[in-house]
Amino acid sequence: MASKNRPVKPQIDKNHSFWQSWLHAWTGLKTVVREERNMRTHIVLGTVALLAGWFFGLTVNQWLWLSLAIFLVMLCEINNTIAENICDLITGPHYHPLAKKVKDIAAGAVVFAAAFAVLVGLILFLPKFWQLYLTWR
Ligand SMILES: Nc1ncnc2c1ncn2[C@@H]1O[C@H](COP(=O)(O)OP(=O)(O)OP(=O)(O)O)[C@@H](O)[C@H]1O
Repeated sequence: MASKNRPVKPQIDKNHSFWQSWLHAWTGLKTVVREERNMRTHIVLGTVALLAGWFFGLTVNQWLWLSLAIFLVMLCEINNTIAENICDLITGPHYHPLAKKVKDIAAGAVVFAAAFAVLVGLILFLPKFWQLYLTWR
């Protein structure tokens, strides 16, 4: 019988099943949410956008654009976190111009995706809010 106190051997070989791969991927996603404040902000803003989409009754096409915008921002934030961690792994607490370059570019990708999301949000929701304003006026 396995002892509860037996130390778990850290895994460095390949995953042995689809379930194990999925579990590690899920752990990775939870790590990004736990450690990155910006990711939590994206989740809150994404949820607000989804609620607005539900309120205004978006069409299927509009839902696809909104989902694409939200997922792109989150994907870039995940990549940004990967870049930060790899840089930190290599440089430790030391300054390196290449680490700065990599981190700044990865952060730039997030800003780029966020600008796309704002554009999509404006195109989708500005006319809806305008319509709402006209009916309530
Ligand atoms: N080792 C390093 N060498 C050079 N510059 C660095 C280094 N570490 C961080 N920087 C600079 O500091 C900034 C912040 O780095 P940090 O790793 O703390 O990212 P962060 O605050 O989590 O960023 P973000 O807001 O994009 O998630 C980087 O964009 C980079 O300009």
